[in-house]
Formats: sequence, C-alpha cells, structure tokens
Amino acid sequence: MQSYAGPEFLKGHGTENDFVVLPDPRGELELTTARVRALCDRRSGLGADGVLRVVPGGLLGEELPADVPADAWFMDYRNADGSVAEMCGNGVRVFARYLLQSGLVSTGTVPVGTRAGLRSVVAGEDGRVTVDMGAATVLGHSSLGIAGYAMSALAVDLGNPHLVCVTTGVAELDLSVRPGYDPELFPAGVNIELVEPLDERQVRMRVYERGIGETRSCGTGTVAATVAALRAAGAENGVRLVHVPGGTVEVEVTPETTTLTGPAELVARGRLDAGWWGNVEEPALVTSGAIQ
Ligand SMILES: N[C@@H](CCC[C@H](N)C(=O)O)C(=O)O
Repeated sequence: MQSYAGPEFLKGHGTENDFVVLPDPRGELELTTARVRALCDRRSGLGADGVLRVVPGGLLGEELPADVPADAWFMDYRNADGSVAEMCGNGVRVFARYLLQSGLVSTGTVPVGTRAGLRSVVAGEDGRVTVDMGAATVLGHSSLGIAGYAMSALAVDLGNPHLVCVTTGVAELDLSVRPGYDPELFPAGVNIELVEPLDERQVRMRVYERGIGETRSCGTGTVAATVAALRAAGAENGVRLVHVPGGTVEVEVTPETTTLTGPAELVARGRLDAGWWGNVEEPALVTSGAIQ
C-alpha cells in the first residue's frame, strides 16, 4: 500500500539546473548514495541534477566549516550520481528561496553554510536571487580534450573545481561524453565549461558537470566562465551576462569577490512514499573482475 508519509520534499531550479530539496530540521535523514540516485532518476524518481538537504549547521559537528555559524542552515549538496560537492551556485540560491518561503529565515541577507564555507544570499523584489560566491582562485592553464582535439583551458576554483575553455562554435560541440582532462591536476574530478564571447557584455556557456553530465546551467560554472572570458579579453574584473541553455544569469567579478544573480524558483512540494524511500537499495557490490 502506498503511504505518502515519507520525508517532505520540494522541487526547484535556477535556470533549469534542478534540485530536490529535502528539509531535515532534526538531522534524521539517511541520505545514501542509492537514495540520491533514486531521487534524481528522471524516469523512476523525481528527476534532478542534484539534492539539497536542509540541515541546521550545528548538527554537523566537526564537519562544519570554521566560518559557518552553528545557527546557520547548511546546504548538504549531492550530485545526481550521489557524490558530494563543496558548492553549488544555483543550488544555494534555490536553497535560500526555500528558507525564505518556508519562514525559516526572515527577509534580508540569508547566510547559508556550504562545504566551501559561508555564502550570503539576497532575494531581490524582481524575483532574482544573488549570491556572494567569494573570490575565484585562478589555478593556471591546463588542457581538455574534446572531439579528438586538445584545447587550452583555465583552471578556476570556486570552492569546487572548474576547467574553462574559451572558444567558438560552443553550440555545436559534443558534450554527450565527458571531455578529457588531466587527472593529476583534478584527482577528485572537475566541472568543464565551454564559453564563447558574444560581445563585450555577453557570453554563451555550456557545461559538463562532475557527477552529473551536461546540465542546462551551473552557477559556479558561470562564474568560472566569466573569470576566463574576462581574462581572454585582457581584464580581471567586470560583468558578463552568461547565456546557458536554461536561461541567463549575471556575474560580476571584483577584486574582492564574485557575485551571481539569476532566477531561483520552487515549483512543487510533497511527500515521498514511505515504502519507496525505505526500500531504495544500495547497488550490489561487484566482487568478480568481470565487470569494469
Ligand atoms: N550545478 C552547481 C554545481 C554542482 C556541483 C558540481 N557538479 C561539482 O561536482 O562540483 C552550480 O550551480 O554551481
């Protein structure tokens, strides 16, 4: 028998980078890899690029980054494959939208704890949500392999790792398979952005996200792409409108920090079926060497 008395969920997105939000005010949810994969499955689950568990920072104990106060809400972010990531620029804006709409915080600047540290989020009256993403760290040049070609790319850290290639013909490039990168530089994987300057104010971007595949937007990726596009134009600071398949965001890079502004929406709220949630199983371990 179905029993829709399982955990509460919400579904939301920022420029079609979509998330299942799981409120967990008492830190009781066991968010296994299998459960994240099941939730994110677009045929047998709710479908999403990632999961945002909403948990009080104080319940994280020693895992709470030093600059995150215990009374802040913490975004426990997971990619669709179940892997943990440090930061999600679209996710943190959807997360703040949830905190505001549910009355867990009052209007104004919303502090959100992430594995990359504290982020401040502000919801504007125009429906757009801005997050202060902190300073971007340029790690240097590397290369990526796409369609049999090696292309120069800039490694940029936004709390999570990015490799950005500034190029032309971005709409035509094949992102159905992960572009190659130097695994020694990125032992934990990397998000890969292809960015094409359109004029002095605008760029087009596509992204292949670590732990997901090609998505319709990536907030941290748009900031990394702006940093790389600015450098390609001989600048270190400035503003760019970043057009992604799922919409448009605005990114500003200053000497001190970076900001990301764009839409963030919640579209549904409900409860998971308790039996379905309880019966999600971990995949069987492969013990023979037959399957790679
Ligand atoms: N879509 C997110 C980034 C999510 C994490 C990323 N896939 C990673 O593994 O680092 C964003 O909006 O920034």
